[in-house]
Amino acid sequence: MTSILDLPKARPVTPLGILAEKLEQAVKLIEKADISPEIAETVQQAYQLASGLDPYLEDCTTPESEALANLAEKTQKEPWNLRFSDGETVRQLEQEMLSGHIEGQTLKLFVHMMNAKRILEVGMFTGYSALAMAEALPDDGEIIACEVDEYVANFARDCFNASPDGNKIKIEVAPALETMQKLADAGESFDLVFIDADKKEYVDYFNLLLDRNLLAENGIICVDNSLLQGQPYLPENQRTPNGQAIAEFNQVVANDSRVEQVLLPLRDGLTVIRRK
Ligand SMILES: C[S@@+](CC[C@H](N)C(=O)[O-])C[C@H]1O[C@@H](n2cnc3c(N)ncnc32)[C@H](O)[C@@H]1O
Repeated sequence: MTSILDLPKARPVTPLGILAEKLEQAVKLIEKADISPEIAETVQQAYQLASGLDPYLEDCTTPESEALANLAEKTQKEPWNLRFSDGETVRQLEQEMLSGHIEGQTLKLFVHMMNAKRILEVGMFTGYSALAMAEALPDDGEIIACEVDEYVANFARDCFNASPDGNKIKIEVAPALETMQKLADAGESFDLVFIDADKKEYVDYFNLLLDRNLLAENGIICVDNSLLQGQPYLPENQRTPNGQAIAEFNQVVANDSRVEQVLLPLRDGLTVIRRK
């Protein structure tokens, strides 16, 4: 069995994770510098406060299923750089894309709370969030999962086959906007939509869901990475193109009178939106 120490370590990709890493660096710098013990103690406390939160959330949250734990471990072990350089994936994928235990459990509880039956996932990767939501669906529930990359779609399919809930997930391998147009043309609608694909297309996904009624009347849209490592609220010159896209998306949602929303500081930001 693989020890956790053997697995490639994920780099921090959330505002809290980055903050904890920066405070850890500050603690180390202070150890080497001639700084007052009071400052050193304050920074040490700040570091403990930031670095202790994620592990505590893990401890206090219902553990993930064996199927989800295996999927996460398999994703962590996969040599994603090699897959891209060999031309097996169409873009550079990385283990940090996986949402994980706390977000998966949150989505799972949303599915239970809403009694959702039909879910649309926009951006599946190796399938963690899709499988987490599938575990909460009734036997006749269905998830349509949009994914553009054939390699990762096959990877996810293998993981779904190892779960009793995997048969509730139908994968559509194509650019998400194409799949969404087709679903809208067919008159489909969804109780819950999870947006987690190309950050630069978030505004298009959002408008398509509302304009074409892909979102069911009392449906909910959950949007991942709406804090994008803190970039939307950091100075503009520190933003990547994805950070800029998310800042603009958040503004579009805030200005849209058709919806109400809350941005939860969960992991890398999760915005929950309902049509008024
Ligand atoms: C952040 S990952 C999704 C993570 C997944 N929801 C989870 O929780 O583990 C984003 C995925 O969206 C896919 N993607 C990016 N652009 C896309 C597009 N235009 N259409 C469909 N999938 C896309 C990528 O290939 C990648 O696998």
